[in-house]
Amino acid sequence: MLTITREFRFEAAHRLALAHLTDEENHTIYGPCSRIHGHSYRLRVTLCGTPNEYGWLLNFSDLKKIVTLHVLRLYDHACLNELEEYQEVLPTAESMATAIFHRLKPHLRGPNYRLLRVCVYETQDAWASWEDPCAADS
Ligand SMILES: Nc1nc2c(c(=O)[nH]1)N=C([C@H](O)[C@H](O)COP(=O)(O)OP(=O)(O)OP(=O)(O)O)CN2
Ligand SMILES: [Zn+2]
Repeated sequence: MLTITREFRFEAAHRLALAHLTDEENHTIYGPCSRIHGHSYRLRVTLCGTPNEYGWLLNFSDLKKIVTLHVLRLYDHACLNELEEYQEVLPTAESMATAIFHRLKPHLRGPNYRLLRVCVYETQDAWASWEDPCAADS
């Protein structure tokens, strides 16, 4: 399968704490992450498909424009807990990969390519990804 990937960076704050628990209970579960703190996130967006008449799945530059418009504009220097998608779920790497995938999916679909995977790196060595196993077949 042919894929292309572009990496992006953004700075954001978050707090991992469940609203119905006390600060102490949240600290027991989430440790220092129960207090507001920031990360320098890295985001990797991967498309799969077949090259078009120009020889590419999608111009990397157009991929950047789409991710900037639909994700970075909202996420960079934001408090993630305030975003619409994190009102019912906490902004863990897992839920961020899921939410960002679903944000991007309708905008990254062309005659020759689909969105395959979104990876969110919370730290250099810890990440979560959401992948559509059907992307290659659709
Ligand atoms: N499965 C997940 N585990 C953790 C998540 C997550 O999103 N998914 N998030 C966090 C916190 O956001 C935390 O801020 C992560 O950073 P940190 O704990 O500083 O990471 P370290 O690698 O420095 O932590 P170690 O103590 O060295 O493991 C926590 N877990
Ligand atoms: Zn964190």
